[in-house]
Amino acid sequence: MPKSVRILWLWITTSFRAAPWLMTISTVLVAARAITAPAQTYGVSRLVQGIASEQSGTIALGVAIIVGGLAVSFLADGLGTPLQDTAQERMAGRVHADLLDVTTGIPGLSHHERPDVADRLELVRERAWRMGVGAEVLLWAFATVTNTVTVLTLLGSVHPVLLVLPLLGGVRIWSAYLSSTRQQKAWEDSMPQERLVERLIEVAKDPRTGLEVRVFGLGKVLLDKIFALQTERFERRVAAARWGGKVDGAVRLVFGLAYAAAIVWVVARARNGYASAGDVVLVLLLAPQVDQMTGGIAQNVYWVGEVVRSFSRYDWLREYAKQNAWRSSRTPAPVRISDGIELRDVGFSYPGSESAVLSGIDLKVPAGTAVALVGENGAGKTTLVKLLARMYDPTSGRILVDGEDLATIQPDAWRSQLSAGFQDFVKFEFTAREVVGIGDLERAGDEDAVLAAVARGDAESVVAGLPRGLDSQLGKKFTDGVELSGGQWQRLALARAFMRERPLLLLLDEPTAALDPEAEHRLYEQYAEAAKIAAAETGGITVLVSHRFSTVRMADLIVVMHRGRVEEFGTHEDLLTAGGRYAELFELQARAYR
Ligand SMILES: Nc1ncnc2c1ncn2[C@@H]1O[C@H](COP(=O)(O)OP(=O)(O)OP(=O)(O)O)[C@@H](O)[C@H]1O
Repeated sequence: MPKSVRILWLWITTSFRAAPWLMTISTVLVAARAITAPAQTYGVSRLVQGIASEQSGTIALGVAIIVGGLAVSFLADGLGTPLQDTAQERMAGRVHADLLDVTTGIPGLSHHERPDVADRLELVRERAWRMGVGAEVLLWAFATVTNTVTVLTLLGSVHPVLLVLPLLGGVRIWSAYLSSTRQQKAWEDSMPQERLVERLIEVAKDPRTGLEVRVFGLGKVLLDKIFALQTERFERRVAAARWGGKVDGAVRLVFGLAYAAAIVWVVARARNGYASAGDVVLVLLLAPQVDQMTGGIAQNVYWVGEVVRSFSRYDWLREYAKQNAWRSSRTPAPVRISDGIELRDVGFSYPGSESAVLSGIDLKVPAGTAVALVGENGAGKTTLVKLLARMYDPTSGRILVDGEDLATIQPDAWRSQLSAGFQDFVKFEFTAREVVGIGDLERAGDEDAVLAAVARGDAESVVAGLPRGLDSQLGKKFTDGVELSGGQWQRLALARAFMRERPLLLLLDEPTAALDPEAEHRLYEQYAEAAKIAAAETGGITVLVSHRFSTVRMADLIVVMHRGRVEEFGTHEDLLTAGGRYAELFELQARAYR
């Protein structure tokens, strides 16, 4: 299907899917309403013609058309507006639901990382409401087409030369279109600045950044930068609007002069007996209608353009989602791991970046083991964790789960077998019960399961301190919401990670960084016992990232990463004996604690 047809089809089907009956009735009503005005004009011309030529039949026809038109317009106006408003609301809801459906359906994270994709995504979201007005604009467009055809037929019936007038109106519409696309381009060109301004405003006003903003005196710097960016953005847009104003003014002037000439011409023809009195009345009365019609189209062409552009972006997003849906990954996820997870010559660069973050990683993690990843900041530990959760596919090499390439395993099914806790966990501002429970949606309502996870995450004291226990609303945004400390939030996030009792892969990426070393040590000791029992049943693997060697040493295997490569691999004892980087770092940290 050609792209333009696909977009038009998407627009029409989305509108009718949003409100099938309302849209059907509204379409009939707007069509009837669109014919009314020109039809009544025709009725008046028949009436005048009938009076002039003393034909009672023509007079009766004229009166009947005028009265019929009045009845239709009363009905259509009375019913149309509330119906269209409701259709409009439904459409706005539909569009937002569809957008969410498409974006959350993309299994990977690449679309967040590539600036070009992120810009377009932002534009789709920001302009989504313009798709939302699509139902109204669609009805309006349909009404305009019906109206135009009726007016053209009437003008053509007087003399085909008069069809030049709507043609000139077409030039006016064209100039409006040019001006709107120019304004649109100015808008899109300034999108990166707009995103930057939004981020800077967020940084300036967010209470979480407020502390550092004040300590480093960043307020003025931020404001200056925001102001400079906004001025630049504003100037671009004003220049585009000015250009449109000039072109539109000139075209309107030409159109007005042409219409005046047409009226003079028809009157002259009537005086010479080539046109009837009814014809003169028709042209005279149609003049404001043609002007209104083309003016209306010129004004609304912007909206048609906006809706088409928004649907075209939405179409792009749907195509992007389709191409990135990993549809070829159809293998069901395993229910247990019997051999292990193996990385073969894995290399990775973030989307849109050339530099390799991971390279040549060869690693075998046997089923049922707990493996710790250590290494300096930026060594690639989190990246490796993200690849295991299949947020991205490796750029080169393969990750095998019991010999099955992870890239062929159905992504949602794989993730349903994972659990994870991160250092930069999300502070979901829900009730405490939900904050923990969503770690395993199927059991989120199971009180015992939530309490057990709370105990595993060592978060009992956090829940005990809440005014309404598990049912307490968390987060400052709510009037009765309780704000927690970083460590308390982290314990709940950890409890969430422990909701799934037997994950095949538990990813713990510094989820205890906000806890003190002893609390972290105690927690892992407690966890290790339970994990061993679960691992024996399912072969589940725990991957743990930590900078604390007291925790790391509890792991069955330790992977030392350095600049995106695996430098050492073995048990704590092996690595100490080897006397390499691990032994050195361990000694350094141990000395600091002595
Ligand atoms: N989204 C991203 N886009 C581009 N580069 C990234 C992205 N995330 C991380 N990187 C880069 O990848 C490298 C490895 O980062 P990663 O977060 O995996 O390191 P890490 O070992 O977990 O570090 P830390 O101990 O500080 O958490 C870093 O050089 C970082 O700059």
